[in-house]
Amino acid sequence: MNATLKDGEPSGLISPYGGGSLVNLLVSDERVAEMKAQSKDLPSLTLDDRSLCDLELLATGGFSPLTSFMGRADYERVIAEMRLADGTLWPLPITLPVALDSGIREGKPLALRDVYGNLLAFLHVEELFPVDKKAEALGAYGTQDAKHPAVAALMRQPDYLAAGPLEVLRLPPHYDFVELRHTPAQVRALFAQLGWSKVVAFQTRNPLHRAHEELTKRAAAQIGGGLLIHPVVGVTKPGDVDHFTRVRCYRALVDDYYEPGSVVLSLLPLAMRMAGPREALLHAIIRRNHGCTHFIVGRDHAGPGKDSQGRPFYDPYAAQDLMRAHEAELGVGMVDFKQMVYLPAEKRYVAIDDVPAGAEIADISGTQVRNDYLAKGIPLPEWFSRPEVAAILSEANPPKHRQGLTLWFTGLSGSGKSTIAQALAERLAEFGRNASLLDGDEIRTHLSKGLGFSKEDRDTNIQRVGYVAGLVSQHGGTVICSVISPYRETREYARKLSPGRFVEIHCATPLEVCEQRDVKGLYAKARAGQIKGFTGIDDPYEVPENPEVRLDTSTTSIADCVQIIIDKLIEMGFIQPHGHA
Ligand SMILES: Nc1ncnc2c1ncn2[C@@H]1O[C@H](COP(=O)(O)OS(=O)(=O)O)[C@@H](OP(=O)(O)O)[C@H]1O
Ligand SMILES: Nc1ncnc2c1ncn2[C@@H]1O[C@H](COP(=O)(O)OP(=O)(O)O)[C@@H](O)[C@H]1O
Repeated sequence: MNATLKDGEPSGLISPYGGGSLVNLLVSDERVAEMKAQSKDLPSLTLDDRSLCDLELLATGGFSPLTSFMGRADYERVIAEMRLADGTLWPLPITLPVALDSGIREGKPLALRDVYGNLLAFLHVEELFPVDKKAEALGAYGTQDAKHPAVAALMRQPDYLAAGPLEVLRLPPHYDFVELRHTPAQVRALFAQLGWSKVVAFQTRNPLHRAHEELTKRAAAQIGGGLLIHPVVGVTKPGDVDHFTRVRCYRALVDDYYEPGSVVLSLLPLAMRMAGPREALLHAIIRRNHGCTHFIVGRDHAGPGKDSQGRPFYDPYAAQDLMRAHEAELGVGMVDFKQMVYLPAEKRYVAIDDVPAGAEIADISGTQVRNDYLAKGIPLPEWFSRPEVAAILSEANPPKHRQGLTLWFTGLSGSGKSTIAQALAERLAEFGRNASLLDGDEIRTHLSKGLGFSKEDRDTNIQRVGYVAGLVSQHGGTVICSVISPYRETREYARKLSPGRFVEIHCATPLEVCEQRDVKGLYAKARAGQIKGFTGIDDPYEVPENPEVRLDTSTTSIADCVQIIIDKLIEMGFIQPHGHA
């Protein structure tokens, strides 16, 4: 069923891993038509980001010789011994997690789709077996600590794995950087055009700085061949720089700082597991399938960071040790590098082991790049980053006063939320922050039309407002929400939708004052029993425990309330004081 590339590899290039030809699971046009017709009666599975990436690499032969998600025999042996059932060295499970309640049955094709409903593939389910979460965590990742991203994902995933022959109708569609996306066969064709037979690949999930440039150029010189810069654009470590920004950096660097014809830049749709040493072997296999003879392994390759005790999961050079032990069997030569550091006195980079005795060294960690430079709007120094790369990174990481912001007013009816919100919007505009207002009363006439005041309806209302605020603030907008939002848990939900840019303002005006004001006459009706479930009268209001700002409008004027908020926003960095714009 699985078509493979029978017409031979472009001459001179290394053969794919595993002894066969490059796997290609894409079916013919006639078969596509048949499958589309048949799919209507089949159970469907919507693939998550990881499975989508895995499907793409299976389909194009990036994971050759694998021709599908692993069955039980491969899965168990890979975890325990790093080998497929037939003995081929293979470091990590490539599996398809499924929930049993989704209509999936052995002996029946399962339609695999993306979140948009696009039909991508059929898995002819032959095996349905339970995932062994403990064995996989300990065997494949060496830990059960949920701080490891692969362990966290494993704990969340459904309890069964599906396997069987795979037929792919189409690759998951991509519309970004299409000119830089290539299948393994296309990368091989590029190498053949360039006349390369020796190629060293560089794997990365980070922006490239001068140290990486040095290291990649030296690696290519060392092997006397070409260079493939092969960044991962699938799933990387949570918190990484988004791939759009990274690819803009790679492009600028490759265009301006590498000799023409010395490098190929191609994007890899891999879902990283952050599995350190074992992952390094997987990376090498994938690069061999793309036609590379060598692979660069530096310090802390595919490192997942620190565990819950604050200790690194893997030794920083464990990946190099494991690669060295298996280089021959993988058929991929390792080009190992120690950490590169800068010698300011000599204006050059060296491996940390080669630093002359007593020499001063300079280095900036990824965390320092984020916290000490980008977050503060300080440009990265030229010895560390090429100016084009530094400019792209600083543009993508604007200082806090130019980032999005959600201002969330909560409090009883009549506590002053809307009044202060409007006054605040005017003051914010003075600082160059133009805000949109989402007011409870108004929202309930459109976005939340038809909702009442039961707990369920109030939660739905707040979830919607929080969702919209999250969308607006995500890309630089400022939004002021004024809603009673009486439930703590739901306010916390809204906070999570505007991560790091949510400011909660509690209008803590006493109930007696709100009731006395009774702007809309609703308190009188509530006391008279004409309105049931009125907040503060016969419905709960859970007082915020730690709001960023708490105001009492019975003792503080509107202008002073606004000034208190402005001062807080200046303190938090969300606005710049006058004179520093
Ligand atoms: N039962 C009951 N409880 C509270 N409030 C009521 C109720 N019935 C109607 N109203 C009016 O609706 C406004 C509150 O809507 P919100 O969307 O802010 O409420 S919630 O956050 O969903 O709880 C609120 O407006 P504000 O006075 O601006 O807060 C009231 O005018
Ligand atoms: N700081 C304040 N000082 C005096 N009155 C205020 C203050 N803030 C609000 N008010 C008054 O309280 C009433 C209710 O305010 P409003 O903004 O409608 O509350 P909410 O939106 O919380 O229901 C309005 O008449 C408003 O003028």
